[in-house]
Amino acid sequence: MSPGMSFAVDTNREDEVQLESRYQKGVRHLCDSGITKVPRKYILPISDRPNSFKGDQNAENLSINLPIIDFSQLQGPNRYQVLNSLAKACEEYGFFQLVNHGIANDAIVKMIDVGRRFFELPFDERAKFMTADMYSPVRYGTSFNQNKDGVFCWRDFLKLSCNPVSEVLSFWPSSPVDLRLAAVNYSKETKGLYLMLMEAILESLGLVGATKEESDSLKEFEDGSQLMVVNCYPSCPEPDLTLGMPPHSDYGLLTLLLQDEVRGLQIQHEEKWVTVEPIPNSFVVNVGDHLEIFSNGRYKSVLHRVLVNSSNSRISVASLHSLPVETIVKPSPKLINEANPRLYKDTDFATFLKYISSCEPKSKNFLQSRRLT
Ligand SMILES: O=C(O)CCC(=O)C(=O)O
Ligand SMILES: [Fe+2]
Repeated sequence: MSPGMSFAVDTNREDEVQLESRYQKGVRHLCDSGITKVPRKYILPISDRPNSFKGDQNAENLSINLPIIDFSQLQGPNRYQVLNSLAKACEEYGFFQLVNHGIANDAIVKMIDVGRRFFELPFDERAKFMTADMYSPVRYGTSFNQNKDGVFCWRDFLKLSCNPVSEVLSFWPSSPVDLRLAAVNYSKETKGLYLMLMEAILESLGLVGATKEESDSLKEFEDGSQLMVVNCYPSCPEPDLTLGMPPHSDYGLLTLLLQDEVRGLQIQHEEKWVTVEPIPNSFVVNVGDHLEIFSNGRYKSVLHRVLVNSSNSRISVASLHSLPVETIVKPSPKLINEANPRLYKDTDFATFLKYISSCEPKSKNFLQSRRLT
């Protein structure tokens, strides 16, 4: 090899290292530098792009009105009917929209607003929270699994572990100054709502009764883990080439998702990608892998993904709830019998982390890996 050629190769490698370290800083940082095209690192293979035709579908054109669950009705004389609708939604869609949920609008507006302002902070301020430690009480990062993803997605995130709040609070960002207050308040409100929803879900599965064993298991839900994820999807110059989040399912029992007014969330329904229409003052609630396992496959943890667009940036806040991290998740023994054999292996958080750290999670792989058949 001539000296000239070796120089060219080294320069390219240096460029690539520089670019890679730039991408690791996040999409917001990239956009602030004034790009007009999506860099190669974010360009998906044609078959994975948002508008790739699968069958006769053009993903952009389909939207869906998810089943609506009126939370206030759950507390009244119509509880039984609402429980039936809840069961149907979890079986057929894995998703529903929760209205009249009782959380004050102020708590919601403040959470979205403070989340948005966090991503407007100078990069160095956000960078303090970059870490590869999955157990850290706070993590700022980008893409889906930034240490593994070959193609990056168009999303930055702030993850806040919420329990116990007294132990994690001092690790959370102190800027914007009102972040801790808004996030603690919001996490408490969503935890309360989750517990009431979980009780309804147990009842809809026929699992709530008067035995001591059953009250103990409710206590386990109260002590469970909560992770809040603020997702930031900056507007994107070429939204057809990339995704804000790739197809994935959520690992926990239930996720309560707050999205702003910008569309972007798509779920897989009847083998098509359909866009969830945002409803003001509602939560999108979805069944996670742990609930599919716990219900022995009756309730479905459904794949979803996020589209980006060229005119608006989008913020969402996901609150993911599960059992305590050290607890083994398994199908409820009461839902297994000769007609309904056990379908999933035991699992726990450590198994999940090992799984996602060792392979690129692009689809419902983790859950599939827990299937017995
Ligand atoms: O931003 C969204 O609409 C979805 C976010 C999501 O799926 C997640 O955080 O797991
Ligand atoms: Fe998700």
